[in-house]
Amino acid sequence: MSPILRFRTALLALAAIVVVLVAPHLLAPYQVVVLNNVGIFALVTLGIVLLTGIGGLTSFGQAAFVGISAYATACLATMADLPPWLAWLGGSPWGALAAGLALTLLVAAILGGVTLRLSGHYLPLGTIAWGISLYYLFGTLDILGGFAGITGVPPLRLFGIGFESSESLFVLIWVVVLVSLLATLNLLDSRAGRAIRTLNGGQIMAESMGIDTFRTKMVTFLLAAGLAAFAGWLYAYTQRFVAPTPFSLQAGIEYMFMALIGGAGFVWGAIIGAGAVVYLKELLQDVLPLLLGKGGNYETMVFGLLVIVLMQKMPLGITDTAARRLKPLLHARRPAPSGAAPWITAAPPLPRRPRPAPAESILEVRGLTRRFGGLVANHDLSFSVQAGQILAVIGPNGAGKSTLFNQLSCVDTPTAGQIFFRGRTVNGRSARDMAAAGLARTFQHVKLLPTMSVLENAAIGAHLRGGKGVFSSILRLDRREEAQLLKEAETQLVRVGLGAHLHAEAGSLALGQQRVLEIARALCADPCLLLLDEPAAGLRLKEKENLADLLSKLRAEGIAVVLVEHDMDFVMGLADRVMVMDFGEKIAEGLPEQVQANPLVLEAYLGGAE
Ligand SMILES: Nc1ncnc2c1ncn2[C@@H]1O[C@H](COP(=O)(O)OP(=O)(O)OP(=O)(O)O)[C@@H](O)[C@H]1O
Repeated sequence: MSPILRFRTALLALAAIVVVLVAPHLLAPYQVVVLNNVGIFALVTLGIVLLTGIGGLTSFGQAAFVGISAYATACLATMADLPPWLAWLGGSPWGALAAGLALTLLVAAILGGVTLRLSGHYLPLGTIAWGISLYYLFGTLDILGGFAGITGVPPLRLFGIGFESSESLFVLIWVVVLVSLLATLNLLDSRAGRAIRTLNGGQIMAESMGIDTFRTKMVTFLLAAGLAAFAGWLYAYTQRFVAPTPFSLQAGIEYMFMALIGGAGFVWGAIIGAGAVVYLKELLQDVLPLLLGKGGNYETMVFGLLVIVLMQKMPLGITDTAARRLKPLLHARRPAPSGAAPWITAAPPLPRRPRPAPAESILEVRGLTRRFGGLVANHDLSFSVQAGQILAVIGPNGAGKSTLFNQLSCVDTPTAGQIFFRGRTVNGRSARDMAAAGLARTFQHVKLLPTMSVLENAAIGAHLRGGKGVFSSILRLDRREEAQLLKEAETQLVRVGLGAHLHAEAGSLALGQQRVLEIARALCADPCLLLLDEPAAGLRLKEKENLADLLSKLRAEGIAVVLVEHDMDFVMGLADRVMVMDFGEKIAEGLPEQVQANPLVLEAYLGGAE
């Protein structure tokens, strides 16, 4: 981080501390109570932003996690006759926090282990199911006081300071919120954070970049549960009373509303969403009885309608709308930097894997067959590729080229046949193993994270060249490695001709450029085999020439390239050998000029010899 940026961050942190210390003394007591609730809700919502908005995993069960921690805190704080093995925790707020966190994380690990394997709508349905179960468990267990709950939680005391008043709780709650926000921002701006964000870009892409998607989902889920546990601990000491209702499915849905209204993809959206929902409800509760002349639950109905209108007008939330409105103003004042930041460019390069020996066999395929029911997508394919060689695979639509790529990268498993990568069979290996072994690929249908910068998208490719995890990222102990990963991304982006777009959103690039970005991302993995699916599609003539130059250079470096391409001029001028497929079978293979003259190829691929 540059000294100016460091100074600005320190100044911002100082300002935040002053606001947190001064605000409760300037605000009306009632407002302090409301803001305490906003802070606690914002903590839970921050977990949902991380889990749902950023990781793409929908959960309605966060309220139940708040409940587990709140009940653990209330039990330990109020029970006089704790069993001996728990007695040492009794009465200690730190003990209650540790117990609440541990219990919540344990339950989350068990529930996550089951539900995170579910995909599509089964995941939210799974979270609804355990949300309901835990709610009734809270209400049913006598030890938890049934639906009447647990009363008489004593005031919180930490470091000899009493947190009895709303004003003192305000300081504690908002310090926890701000620290959690900072930790989340740090996390997202790192290798581990990029891995979390790839969960939203499709499992196949993430696994092909070497990211362990199940582990990443689990870590995200536990982080969200941990934030809920902190909220539960604060809740128990703020309310001094715990009952099941605030931890019901309805509360879980409300937390989701907070995230959506604030902007589920934005960390600050957690505070904005929690604040918007709490104040909207307050307003409706005050105004509706005056307007209608009678009380009732009208505010719930009107609130529901307002949420629908808000979602219609601001589908990505208030923060997104505000950011888009403010962006042109901010850009006018401070144009985006053209290159990478100095702390990135100054980083030493990442170590590279040893290059394959010239003419080393990189890929050998023997009798590869893939059936989908009765359809044979690949039939008895055999071919090989050596280091420093470009093999083009061509064939009409539906010939089985993408299916072949999926077998080669272990995204899919062959029905029969064998694939050897650098002399070792790939049987039983995963896409992640192949990425670690040096296979990198692009996709026929571009798989990028459109709202993430071009630089960060490329850096995903270097995932396996780093090793820093969640805690290093949160504590900013990963900066040296992060600079190296981003420098690699910058180097490869400059190499493919995207050096002027480092800070642009990937989704704002033309489709052809997005394909080139995928190549830069693949190169960040330092591969010895590149699988490129239609790399020249959408490129202009000059861009195609540049791409051909780049691939020639990679060949000269000893990288093996297999590319699927429909542009015959591009293929014939570049490839060392061409393999032609039709209806899943190899119908020809040879030098470009041999293949071009093959009558079978003209018949099948070009529509018949004249
Ligand atoms: N998961 C699947 N289940 C069933 N059939 C599939 C599956 N994947 C591919 N196919 C079928 O296998 C055949 C080969 O498809 P594939 O996508 O590999 O062809 P392709 O040569 O890449 O075509 P294109 O150039 O249009 O992408 C097609 O008939 C396709 O419908």
